[in-house]
Amino acid sequence: MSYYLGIDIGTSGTKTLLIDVSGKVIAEANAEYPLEQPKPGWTQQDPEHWWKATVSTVREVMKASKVKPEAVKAIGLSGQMHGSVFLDKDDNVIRPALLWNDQRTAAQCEEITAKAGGRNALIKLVANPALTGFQAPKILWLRDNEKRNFDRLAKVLLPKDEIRRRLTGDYVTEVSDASGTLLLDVVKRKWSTKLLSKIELDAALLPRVVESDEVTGTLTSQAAKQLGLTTDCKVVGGAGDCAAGAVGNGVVKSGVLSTSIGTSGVMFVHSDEPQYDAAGRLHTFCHAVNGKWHMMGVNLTSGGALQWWVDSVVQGLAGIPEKSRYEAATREAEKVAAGSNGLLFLPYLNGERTPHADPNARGSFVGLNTTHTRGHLTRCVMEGITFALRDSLAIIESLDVPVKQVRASGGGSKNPMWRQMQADVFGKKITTLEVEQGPAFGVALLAAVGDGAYRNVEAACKATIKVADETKPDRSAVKRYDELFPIYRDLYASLKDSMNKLADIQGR
Ligand SMILES: Nc1ncnc2c1ncn2[C@@H]1O[C@H](COP(=O)(O)OP(=O)(O)O)[C@@H](O)[C@H]1O
Ligand SMILES: O=C(CO)[C@@H](O)[C@H](O)COP(=O)(O)O
Repeated sequence: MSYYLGIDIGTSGTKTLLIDVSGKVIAEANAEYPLEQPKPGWTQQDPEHWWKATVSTVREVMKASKVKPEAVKAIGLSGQMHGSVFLDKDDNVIRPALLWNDQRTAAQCEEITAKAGGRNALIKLVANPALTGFQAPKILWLRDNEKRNFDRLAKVLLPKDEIRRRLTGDYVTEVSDASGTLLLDVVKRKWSTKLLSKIELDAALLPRVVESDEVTGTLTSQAAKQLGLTTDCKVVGGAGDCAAGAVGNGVVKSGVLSTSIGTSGVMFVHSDEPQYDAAGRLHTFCHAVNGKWHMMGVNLTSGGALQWWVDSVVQGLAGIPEKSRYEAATREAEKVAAGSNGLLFLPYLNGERTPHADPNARGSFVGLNTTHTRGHLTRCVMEGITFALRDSLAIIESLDVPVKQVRASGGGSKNPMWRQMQADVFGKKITTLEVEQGPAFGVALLAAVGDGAYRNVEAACKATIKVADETKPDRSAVKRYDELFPIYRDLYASLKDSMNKLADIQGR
């Protein structure tokens, strides 16, 4: 029997799982690592943590599964998107990687937009507007702020592609993750030489681009030894965590939409052709399915806002293991009726992407009164996060994209109360899958396709993914949320100026 590994280099940790060729999960392991926040809005990580987590989790699943190393035929890589690993000519990491939710690049986004000939011209070249989290402005930030580091720069890799380099020795990325650099001609699925020349970046800094199910190399003898695998083990392109999660959720055809509540929040729809939101609020990226695309809305602080609330604010829960902490907090929230008695929360703790594209947006509770308890506040944090996802859903639906099925995923959707809340806030039935493993499962399937076990990604999904559960919306809760959503939506415009002034003070 053949086996496949899926490795997801997430923001809070790495998740690795081993599947057999039928898609059955044989073993899984997680390893967490820290996030550096040297200033508000700045996020960085040491790529060495990702490598150590990759080695330890692969060794753990191999030990637990007792599968023979030679039976592991291929590895798929997934990871947090947009991050920048800066390497010198000897492959030394020059400085900590800047992450997807880092907001320090507003000036460089303006420069890219101007040099491209304006926002519309930029969208024509790379299908997307310049956003602070994307990779291209990060490279220019290095040029503008750390000249000595920039002068040493020989290659820039995305997080999962840095792990590929350590596995196979190759500089390679694939179309779904490359879309989030702002340097890919998303329609043609290759680097945009036009934009590179306009912003005076050398194409030699970038890795080769392939499709997600293509084999990019095999393990070096050093990596095989470290992981306990063989040098015959292939590594396929894999995907950015959003497209990988979509494959893992079977979102590989029109009509199926997935929501994910992880650290970030994502609403993701497949499209057979490149489709755009003219206002640039949704991202248009290549899918991990050959010759297909997707649109998505991304919230920068989604489950991350509940994590902040539970870990940094709520008293009395510290010291309880993570899972029980969330359960204890959400049990209190469950006792509160839908709508948190007129209390609203804006989850823009680290700025926001969809729909506001504002690095200086900030979070807030609005509508507090003396009857509100900790349970009300916890519930309204979860509701605010879910309203932020509804913002993306509303844009997707306004573009006449068919939404026949909504699949919920990510750490937040494992909680039944949050699944019910999503059904009620979206006013739609929510389905969950038998195996809810998200990105790591998705790229393990891509590895199986790359190894020839399935004809293509669609066939792999059809053979392995089964719907487990449905959550139907509750009519009275839907009514309550429909009443609150327009009020939530208006708040950003009312508070924008004050938020921006406060962000300025916080940044000093
Ligand atoms: N039992 C739970 N109840 C509610 N939310 C949870 C629970 N477990 C995890 N979460 C949420 O899921 C988030 C982590 O999601 P996950 O998909 O594991 O993260 P990542 O984005 O780092 O890969 C947490 O920040 C938290 O908001
Ligand atoms: O920026 C995006 C997608 O555009 C994020 O989805 C990151 O890719 C990180 O995600 P998580 O660590 O929350 O899974």
